[in-house]
Amino acid sequence: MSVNSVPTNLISATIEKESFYHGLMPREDVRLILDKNGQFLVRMSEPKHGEPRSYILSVLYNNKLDDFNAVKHFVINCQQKKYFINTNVSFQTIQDMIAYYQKGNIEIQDGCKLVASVSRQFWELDHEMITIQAKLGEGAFGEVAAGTMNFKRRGKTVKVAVKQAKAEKLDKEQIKCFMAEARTMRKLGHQNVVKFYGVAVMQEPLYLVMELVSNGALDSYLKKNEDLSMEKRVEMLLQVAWGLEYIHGKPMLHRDIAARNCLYGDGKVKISDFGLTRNGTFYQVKPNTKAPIRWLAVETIKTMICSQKTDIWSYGILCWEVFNNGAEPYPGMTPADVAQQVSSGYRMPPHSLAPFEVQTLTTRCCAENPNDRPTAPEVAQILQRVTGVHRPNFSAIAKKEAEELLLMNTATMKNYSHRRKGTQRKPCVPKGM
Ligand SMILES: Nc1ncnc2c1ncn2[C@@H]1O[C@H](COP(=O)(O)OP(=O)(O)OP(=O)(O)O)[C@@H](O)[C@H]1O
Repeated sequence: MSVNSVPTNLISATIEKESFYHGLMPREDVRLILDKNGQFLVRMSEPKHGEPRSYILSVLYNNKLDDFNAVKHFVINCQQKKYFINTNVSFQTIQDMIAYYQKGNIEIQDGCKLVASVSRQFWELDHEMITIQAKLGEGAFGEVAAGTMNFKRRGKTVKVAVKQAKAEKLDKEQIKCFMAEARTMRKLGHQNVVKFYGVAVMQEPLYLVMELVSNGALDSYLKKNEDLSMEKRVEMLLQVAWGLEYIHGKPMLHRDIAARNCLYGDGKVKISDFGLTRNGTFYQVKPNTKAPIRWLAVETIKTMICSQKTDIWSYGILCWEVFNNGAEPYPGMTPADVAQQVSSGYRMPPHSLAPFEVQTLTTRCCAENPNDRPTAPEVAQILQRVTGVHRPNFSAIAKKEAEELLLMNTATMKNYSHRRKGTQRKPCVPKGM
C-alpha cells in the first residue's frame, strides 16, 4: 500500500513484514486460502467509494462444507495509536493484538479464536521482484507493460507482462474484477493459455504478472504479417482450439474469445484476457452489461445466455479474423447493424482460400442452433487431422512448468519452511492452483 493512501492513524509500519499480512487481498481469495477452523490472516480492506481503508483480521470459524460465510472479517480499529477489535482491550501493534488472542486462547467474538496464521501464497509476489520496462498497451485497469521478474531463490530472471491497476483510481468493484481475473488464471496451466505468475498486492499499483508473449496480441500480429501461409493460419486456430478445449474442460466459459484476446509468440498462440471468464458451463449475463457484439452468438444477442457453444461461435468469428489478417469482423457494419443482421440469419462467408474442411468448420461454429455447433474437442480433432500436427502431452508439459515455477519462487519456499518447521522442504501444489 502506498503509505499516503492509508489513513494516517492506521498505518502499521511493521505489519507488511509479517508473512500473515496479505495486502489488498479481497475476501473471495481469503476464503480459498483458509481451510481449517481458527486459521487467520490480516489484510487491508479495499476502499468503497469515499470510505477510508482499514486493516481486517479474517478468521475461518465454524466452517461447514465450504460455507462462504464461515470467514469472519473483523475490522481492526485504531484510536490514539492503539489497535483494537473489542473496545475493552487495545494494543500498541497489530502483532501484539494477535499474540494476545492467539497465545491466550482468548475468544474474539462469539466463540471465534485464532489458532494458526496463514502465510502468503506462492502467487502473492513482492513488488521488489518485478522491474517494469516498456509499455505494451492500455488495458481496462491501466497500463500493461513488459518487464522482468527476478526469482530470488534461484537467481533466475524471466520476462513478464504486467497488468497494472492503481487502486486509488479504481473502485471496489474494479479491484474485485482485477483479482477475479487473477483467481481464474491461477487455476489454469496449459501451453495455449497465457502463463500466470502471480499478483503483487502489497503496494500500489497492483500487479497481475504473466509470461511475456513475444509478438503480443494476435490481431496486431495478423495485421502486420499478411503473407502468413494458410497452413500457418490453420495451425494457429488449432492451438486456440486446444486452449479452449482445456478451458471448457475445467469447466469454465471464456466469454471473450477474439483475436485481440489471444497472444502470439515462439510459434504458439495463447488465450489471454480472462476478465469475463466464469466457472461452469452456463452463464446468464446481467442486463446492461457491455458485450463484444461482433463476437456474440445469436442466442447471446437475443437472450444474454452464454454457454460453451457461445464460446464456439466466438471461435468461429476468430477463424474469420485469422483468415482476414486481423480485420474487424462484419466490415462496414455498426454494432447495431451486426446485432440486427445476425439475428436475422446473416453470417460472414468463410475465406474462400481456407481449406474446405476449415470453411465447413467455421460455418458450423456459427450455426443458429447451438446443438449443431461442434464442441472444442471436436474442433481440435478436425484441425489436428487437417494439419497433421500431433497432439502434445499437455498435462505432462503443464505439470513440469508448475513444478519449475514452484521451485523458483522464494515466497513459496518461505511458506513451506514456515508451515513445515523441522521437516524436509518439499514442494507441493498449494490450494488455489
Ligand atoms: N502477456 C502478454 N504478453 C505480451 N503482450 C501482452 C500481454 N498481455 C497483454 N499484452 C499487450 O497489452 C495489450 C493490452 O492488454 P489486455 O488487452 O490484455 O488488457 P486488458 O486490461 O485485458 O484490456 P481489455 O480488458 O480492455 O481487453 C494487449 O493488446 C497486448 O498488446
